[in-house]
Amino acid sequence: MSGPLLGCIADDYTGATDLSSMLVRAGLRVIQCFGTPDANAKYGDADAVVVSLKSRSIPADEAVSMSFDALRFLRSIETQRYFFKYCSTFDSTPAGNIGPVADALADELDASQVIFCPAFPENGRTVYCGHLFVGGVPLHESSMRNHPLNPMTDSDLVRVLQAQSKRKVERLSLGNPQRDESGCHLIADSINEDDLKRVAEFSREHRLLTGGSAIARYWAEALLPNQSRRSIEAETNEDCADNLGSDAAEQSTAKAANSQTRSVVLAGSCSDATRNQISEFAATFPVMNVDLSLTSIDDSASLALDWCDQQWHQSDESEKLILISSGANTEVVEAARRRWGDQEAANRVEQIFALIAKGLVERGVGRIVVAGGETSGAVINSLGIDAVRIGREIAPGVPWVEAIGLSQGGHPLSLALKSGNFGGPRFFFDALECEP
Ligand SMILES: Nc1ncnc2c1ncn2[C@@H]1O[C@H](COP(=O)(O)OP(=O)(O)OP(=O)(O)O)[C@@H](O)[C@H]1O
Ligand SMILES: O=C(O)[C@@H](O)C(=O)CO
Repeated sequence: MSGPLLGCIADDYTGATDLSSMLVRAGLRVIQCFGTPDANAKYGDADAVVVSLKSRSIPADEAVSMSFDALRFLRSIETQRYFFKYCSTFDSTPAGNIGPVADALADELDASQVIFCPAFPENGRTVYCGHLFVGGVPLHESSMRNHPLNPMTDSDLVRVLQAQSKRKVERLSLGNPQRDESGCHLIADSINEDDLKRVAEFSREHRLLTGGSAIARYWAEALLPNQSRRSIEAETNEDCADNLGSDAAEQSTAKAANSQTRSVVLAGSCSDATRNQISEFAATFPVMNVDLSLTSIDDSASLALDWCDQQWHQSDESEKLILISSGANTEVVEAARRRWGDQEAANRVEQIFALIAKGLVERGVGRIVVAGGETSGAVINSLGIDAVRIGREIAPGVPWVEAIGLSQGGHPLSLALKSGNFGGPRFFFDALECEP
C-alpha cells in the first residue's frame, strides 16, 4: 500500500498553512503538522502531509538537518512525491536556506532536475525572465528590501539561487518549456494561472518540486486524476475574501464586533501590508504596541496582557476585538534593532508574542489571528500545537485552522496564520467576521 500522494516540507508556518489551503483547493485531504512528527504518528487517509518547519531564517546547516528529518519521516510513511515550500518572495540570504535545502533534498531523492516556481499571481507575485515581481514592482524595489530578517535586494532569482547552490542554475522560460537541463536547477517563469498549469504539467514526472503554494495546487491537480479528488463543495467564502465597499465595510465591522468568541490579533509582521491592515483596524478597535524598551520580556508580555484585561473589563463589551502589534512603525523597529541587534531584537519580539499567546489562551481567548511567519512559529510552538485541520479560507493563502487536541472550554481554538504581505487592507475584519 502506498502512502500520501504528497509529502511537503515548508520553511515557515504561515507558508505551510498557505500551502495547505491551496492543496485543499485542489481537492486533497490535508494534515498540517508543526515540526517533524514522531515516527508512530498516523495520518489516516490524508492525500498530503505538510510538515511545517521554522527553518527560513536559521543557519543553513541547521535548516538542512531539520529538512532532512522531515524528509526521513515523509519517506517512512511512503510518500509518493515531495514538495519543498518557500516564500513566494523567495525570502533567503546569500547563504541560504532555499539553495542548501533544495540541493540536499534533490541529492537524497536522486532528483536530477529541480524546478523552482515561487510565482503566486493571485497574490501579485510573478516571475518573468527569471526576475521576481511583487505587485508589478521588482522584488528589490518592493517593501521586501527592508525585511527585518531576509532583506531581498536582488530580483534576479537565477543570481540569488546560484549564490546559494552548488548546482548550476538556469531559467525555464515560457517560450522554451521543453528544456531538458539534467543536473540543473531551473527558475520557472510564470505570470498567470495558465503558466503555472504548464509548469505543473512539465513537472508531472518529477519526484521533487519546489516553490510557492500556487504551483503546488496545480501540481497536485496534474498528478491526481479528477475522479479520485475529493469534491469540494462551494465552501468558498467569497464574502470573507472580497474587498468590501464602504457600506459592506460598515456591516463587516458590526458583524466582527458581534462575534461570540473573544478574538485577538497578534501582529509581529513589519510588512507594508500588515501595517496598512493595522491602521485600518485601529480606526475602529483598540490597538496596543508592545513596549520594547523594557529589559525583561516577561514584563513586556505582562504589560500587554494587563492591557487586554483592561480592554475586556473596561466596558460590557466582553467580546471586544483587540490587536497587539510590535512593528507598526519603522522608528520602533529601528530603535529595537539598534539596542539589541537585528537577530536578538527579532528573537525578543517573538518570545514576547509567545508569552502573550499563552496568557491569552489561559484567559479563554478562542480565536487568535497572527500576522507574520516567524511570529506564527513562535506562537504555535509556545501553545504546544502539533497539528491543525484546515478551515475556511479568509483571503488567498490564509485559512482559519483549528488546533487538533486543544480546546477552549469545549470550543476549538482557532487560529489564522497570516503571511506578512497577504490579505487586503481590511483583512483583520475579514478574519473576524468569517466563521472558522
Ligand atoms: N519592533 C521590532 N523590532 C525588531 N524586530 C521586530 C519588531 N517587530 C517585529 N520584529 C521581528 O520581525 C520579524 C517579522 O517576521 P515575520 O515572519 O513574523 O513577519 P513577515 O516577515 O512580515 O511575515 P512572512 O514571513 O509571513 O512574510 C519577526 O522575527 C519579529 O519578531
Ligand atoms: O509564499 C508566501 O508568500 C507565503 O506562503 C509565505 O511563505 C510568507 O511567509
